[in-house]
Amino acid sequence: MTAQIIDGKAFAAGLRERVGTVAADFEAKAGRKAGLAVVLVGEDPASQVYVRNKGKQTLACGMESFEHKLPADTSEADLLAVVEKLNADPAVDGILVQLPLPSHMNEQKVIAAINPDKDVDGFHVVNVGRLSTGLPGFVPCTPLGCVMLLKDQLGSLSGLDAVVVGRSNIVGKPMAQLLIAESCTVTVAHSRTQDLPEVVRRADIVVAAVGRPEMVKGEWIKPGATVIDVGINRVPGAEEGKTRLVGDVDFASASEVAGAITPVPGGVGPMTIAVLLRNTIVAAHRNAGIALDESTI
Ligand SMILES: Nc1nc2c(c(=O)[nH]1)N[C@@H](CN(C=O)c1ccc(C(=O)N[C@@H](CCC(=O)O)C(=O)O)cc1)CN2
Repeated sequence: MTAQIIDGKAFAAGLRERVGTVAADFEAKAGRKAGLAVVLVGEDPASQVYVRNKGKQTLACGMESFEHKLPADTSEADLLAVVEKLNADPAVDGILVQLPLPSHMNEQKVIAAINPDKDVDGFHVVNVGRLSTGLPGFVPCTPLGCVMLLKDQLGSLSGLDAVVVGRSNIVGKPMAQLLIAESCTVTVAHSRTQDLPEVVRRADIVVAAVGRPEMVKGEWIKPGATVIDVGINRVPGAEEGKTRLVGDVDFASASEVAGAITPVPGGVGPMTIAVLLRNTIVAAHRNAGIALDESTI
């Protein structure tokens, strides 16, 4: 079997187009543009790229982008003061603090300072609680993007066996919550799971978010299963001094067995920013008290 390739890049482009249409409608109704503030502390090269892309794509969707770039030695108190200012700013609908933060900062404390109703990353404990109890809130962008791709591929996910490999707060845990909400039977596997290949082999849906290059092998995959690869790992390339991106799934072997699979790059990655823009326009409507059928974007 050769798997169908799930084109996250194309799906993300369609989602951004829908966000752009809704953003124009919001501007006409509210008399202002929706606004997203992104805070970057330090000079991590990958984070700089992600933040630049967030700014560009926010503007391209017809929303305001507010970038706050702070030096790596910024104190936690100064970062918290920036977050407080953004919480109070009526032009800012969504706030995102780019992770990882420098090691002298407490990420949980910084996330806890963001107004949950502007927390378009969905990382605040209030939004974590809302997700796990089925209340409306904000859902982390990468897992929500994975569910969008899965539903587009499979239609209803109800009754399917899903295995999430990885239990991070940003991907693994919210992914499991979203799959439970879709009525999947969910197993969360991790570094201590016994006989991981056998656990993965039971799954109709495999979500790999473990941060280990090409760990999930083709022999682990049930024939016809749908494989979502969240990993983004830079490894040495064929040419000396060059690197290439690989996922947490061994694409060559898994694509021989799976029914459908996301590539890296071009699979889940582009969905992260597209869903961030979707969450921002949703936040803008909620904060301005303007009705929106959120299921349409
Ligand atoms: N506050 C947050 N910090 C971080 C998040 C997040 O959702 N919120 N996620 C990641 C980084 N990230 C966005 O911030 C992100 C990661 C990957 C991509 C992406 O488009 N990847 C491409 C490949 C890009 C490349 O060439 O390096 C792909 O997979 O095709 C976008 C955004 C950590 N921090």
